[in-house]
Amino acid sequence: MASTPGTDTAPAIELRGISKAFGPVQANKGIDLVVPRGTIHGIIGENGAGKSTLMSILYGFYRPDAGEILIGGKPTAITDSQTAIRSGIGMVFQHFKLVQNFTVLENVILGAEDGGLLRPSLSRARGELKRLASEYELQVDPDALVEELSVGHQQRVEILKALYRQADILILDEPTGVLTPAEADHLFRILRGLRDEGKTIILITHKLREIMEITDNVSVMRRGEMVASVKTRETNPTQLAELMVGRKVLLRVDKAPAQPGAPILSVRGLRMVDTAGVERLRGIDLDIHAGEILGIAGVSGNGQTQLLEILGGYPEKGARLEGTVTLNGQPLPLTGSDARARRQAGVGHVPEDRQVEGLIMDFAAWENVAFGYHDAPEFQNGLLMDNAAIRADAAGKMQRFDVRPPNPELAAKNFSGGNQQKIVVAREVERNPDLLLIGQPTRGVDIGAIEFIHKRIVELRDAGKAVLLVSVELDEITALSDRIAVMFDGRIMGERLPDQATVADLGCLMAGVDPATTAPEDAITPATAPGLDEGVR
Ligand SMILES: Nc1ncnc2c1ncn2[C@@H]1O[C@H](COP(=O)(O)OP(=O)(O)OP(=O)(O)O)[C@@H](O)[C@H]1O
Repeated sequence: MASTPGTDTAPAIELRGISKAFGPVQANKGIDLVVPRGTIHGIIGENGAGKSTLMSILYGFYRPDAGEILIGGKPTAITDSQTAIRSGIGMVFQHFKLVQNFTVLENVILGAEDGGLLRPSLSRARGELKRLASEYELQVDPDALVEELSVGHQQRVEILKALYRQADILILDEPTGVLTPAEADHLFRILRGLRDEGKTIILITHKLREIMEITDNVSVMRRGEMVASVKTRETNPTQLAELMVGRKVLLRVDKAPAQPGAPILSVRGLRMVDTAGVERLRGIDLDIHAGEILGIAGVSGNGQTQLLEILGGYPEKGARLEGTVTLNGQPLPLTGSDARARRQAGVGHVPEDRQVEGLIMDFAAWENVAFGYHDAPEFQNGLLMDNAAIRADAAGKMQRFDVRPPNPELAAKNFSGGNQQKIVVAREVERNPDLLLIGQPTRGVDIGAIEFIHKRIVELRDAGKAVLLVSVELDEITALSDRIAVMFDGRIMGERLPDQATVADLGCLMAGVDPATTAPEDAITPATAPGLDEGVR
């Protein structure tokens, strides 16, 4: 074992009075936390509550301003991540830290020798990796390049990397945000297995369902403080939501039946072949009417990203496109990068990956709130940009969306993940676009903010706008959509009304099987459907 516990009964982790400030922001205020050995411990809290900061302190990324860390009962100064690794701590980040053009094996052994372990021979390392992969059901090809793996398999590599370094304590920061339901189930099986053999798991998540399903204990953070630590079986989602947000939260979407009007978006025969020659879209037909939300469910990597990018006006450069798209009866050009023209035509777009396409991370929040809308008349002052107007506009949007801290001068990278998401959603929704394209709208967003974002999407619909929602969260799709289309392998596999759609039915469509046209003996259940677990980007 990498760690040297003080005693077997000592908690795996004990934090005493941990504080950390970033300038004026007090991210952690005198945090106490006890995590018993061999348990799964959930940490929840609103966006910006200080969860990632606390875990980054535990992993040696930040030094606390005050406080003490005990690992296995032993006071431990975690000065850097190598010390954390030597103390038996492993971390799986929200945004993986893998080298994309290295193989799985190379990634797993990369840096392990710096952790005080002997540099292993490649064949020994390969043997060890295979043993870990089969022991923990984390099968992945050691020689595959990481960039060729699905997100779920990349996460397996991260976990294997921690286990290879003999981690006793595993911290996972929102591990299911990028996973399909089947992948999330598989991950939970693995985490339970690890716990049952004595490892300690800390799970940061915004999903109360996951907290209730898998954790033994849960701690709640609010505005830098630890406000409660309870046994999971003695609490419930409503109580946790209130502890987190400090008020009652509606855990379901409140909306009246849709009153669809004329079509706003019509897509016919849309095909796309990417520059590698892969056919990503194989003839998409869809209509979205005024006053309607069309939800697209599907495993990531089945063409949803390409569909959003084409409709948003920035298809992959060099891709071959066919078909027609009309917005309010006017044909839209398919080729060429014209995201700005698309916005002027009334299309708002929240891309799936906020950090890559939604924001310029080094730019201030106010610049990001105007991103793509710089030529709006209210931002002009003669020939110059009216920066004061842009700043004031950003401050209003940030306040209405409760972005924390509501400081337009802060660079996008210095906001927590959920607050970054709120910045992108505020920018697009507040323009009242005729068509809102919105990909993974609440990824990494806390429940208070989910309630708010969902409400704004429904308000947009009720104002007679059309919404195309892409999400891997089936709960989100069924709660928000007026119609659900399921994408598989570049096609629309089927369409359902939300009150008629069951998870099993949608799961089959997501795996490329239409239960309506499949004989019962051939039917595939979501649990066994290969496409659900094997999605390759
Ligand atoms: N490097 C940094 N520089 C300045 N401020 C920071 C930095 N890192 C975090 N903060 C601030 O500290 C506070 C806590 O952020 P943290 O990322 O820990 O929150 P979180 O609970 O993990 O949120 P989320 O659920 O959105 O990921 C936030 O107000 C954030 O803006």
